Amino acid sequence: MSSHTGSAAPGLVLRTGVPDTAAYDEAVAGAVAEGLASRIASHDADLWGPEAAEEAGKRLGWTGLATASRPLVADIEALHAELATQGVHRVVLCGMGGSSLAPEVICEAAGVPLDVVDSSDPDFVRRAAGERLSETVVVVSSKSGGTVETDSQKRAFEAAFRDAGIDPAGRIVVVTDPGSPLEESATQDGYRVFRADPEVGGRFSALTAFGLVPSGLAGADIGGLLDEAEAARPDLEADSADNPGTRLGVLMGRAAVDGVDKLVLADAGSAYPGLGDWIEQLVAESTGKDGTGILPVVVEHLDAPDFGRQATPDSVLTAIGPRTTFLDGLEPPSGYTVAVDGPLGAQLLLWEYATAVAGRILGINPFDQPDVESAKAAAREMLDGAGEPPRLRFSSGAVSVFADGASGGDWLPDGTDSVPDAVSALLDRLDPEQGYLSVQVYADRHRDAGLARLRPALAVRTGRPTTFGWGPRFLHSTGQYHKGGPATGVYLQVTTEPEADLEVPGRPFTFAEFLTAQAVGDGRVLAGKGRPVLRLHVASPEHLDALVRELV
Ligand SMILES: O=P(O)(O)OC[C@H]1O[C@H](O)[C@H](O)[C@@H](O)[C@@H]1O
Repeated sequence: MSSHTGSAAPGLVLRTGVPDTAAYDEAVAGAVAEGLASRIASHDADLWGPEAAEEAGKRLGWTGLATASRPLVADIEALHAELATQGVHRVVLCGMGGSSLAPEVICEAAGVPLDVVDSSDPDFVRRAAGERLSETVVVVSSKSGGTVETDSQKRAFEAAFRDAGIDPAGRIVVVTDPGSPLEESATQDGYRVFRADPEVGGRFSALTAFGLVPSGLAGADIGGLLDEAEAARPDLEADSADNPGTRLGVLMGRAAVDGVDKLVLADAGSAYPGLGDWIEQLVAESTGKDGTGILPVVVEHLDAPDFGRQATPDSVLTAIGPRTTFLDGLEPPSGYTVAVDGPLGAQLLLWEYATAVAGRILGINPFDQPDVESAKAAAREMLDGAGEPPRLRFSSGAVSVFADGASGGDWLPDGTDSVPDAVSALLDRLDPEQGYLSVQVYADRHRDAGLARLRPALAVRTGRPTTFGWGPRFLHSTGQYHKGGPATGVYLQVTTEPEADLEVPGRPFTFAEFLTAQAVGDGRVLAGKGRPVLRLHVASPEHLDALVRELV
């Protein structure tokens, strides 16, 4: 194993460790010789093959956003000042995936509060829509304008504002693409609308209105963020063996081709640990398709078991933050390590370039998400009452156990009657070389934050890469990889009943019905791909903690 440190980009540091330096250097040299970085920067849509060319042709606008988005800054700052004079200080963001993950991390880095509502959980939504409304502005962000979660959240806030005697027109700000159904309805409703750049896909949209509007309204220095990205541009666009975007992308792509396809991400003392969640979406949705891809595994910290002593041979250990010296003396089984540090604006662009480069090496179209729609369709089917009812296998105390997948759930032996035994049967299905466990909790991610303990505990127990996601948030991130990537996952879903359900105003379903339909629908699609899916449905949130204690 050898390591390389370097980057001329201001403040951007990339250190890489690889098992075969000669092969890696040769691959980097190949990428430089074909002018990969400069061709991405000049929007060469042919880089990902003929089938991807049409989509790529309208999805490369992200390379120039540090300049192109500049005129937005003054508008956003003016609105921020206007709202401040009205005593409006709390910013809520309704949006999923690419429409909320960037502002979440930008605001975290800036140390300004942003309430991200990216849930269909009725308790979560009701609490967010019931707090400090007199000082709240709600940004509703959806590129397509058709995402049901976002539309439902918007409806809940509109109703809450009206109930509080506040005109929603003064308090709802919409970010969407020109021509979307949301643009049309929002304009009719008299909402303030920011039109985003349609030549940029959702997960590459951090430096468009999607990232900048909520962050700027929350008080983040968005001009400074663009400066950071601008300063990194020359190095990221250069056809040079020192280009950190090329180096990172080649490492990710080559490692994955060699079977080292889990990108284990740990924060190394950065001011924005949430960057891992943003990278997760970028990498998982961009690469997880056509039976291939890179699975990001966001772990708690550098001391997480699967980052050190239990690192698996298919993992690239990746540290983000100033403690880049973690590489010294670390010899993971795969030989692959990455340490990245630098200003947030520069890192956003770095990871976008790296993902585009890795996508080229993997031979996929990094700009589509063909399998996300399947889970949405299955959820719609459940809501319409058209889907088959879930198959209850047994109940034990407060937990009802459903098993699906591989031959209709036959992987769970008949006669299984305890929750730990059912979980053991699921984990027995893990492939010891390439398999991963995905833990998916459909609950209130603030109230039920303790469930996140399941991830490290099950990682230790299985010795395999283990991801954790809150439903429906993860459906817009790793959800694409689960269904489009290698068929090596096993899936543990946890669902619960809410403290109280909540109507989705003007819709024929409630938030709880929608949330359950999302879990069951996604499980159904995964099962249809022959993957084992175990759902533990807990009778009330009060029993969630007992379930965790039973399993860790
Ligand atoms: O911004 P929207 O159109 O509402 O989309 C929100 C999210 O929806 C889907 O899950 C896509 O796969 C994501 O890439 C996208 O970010």
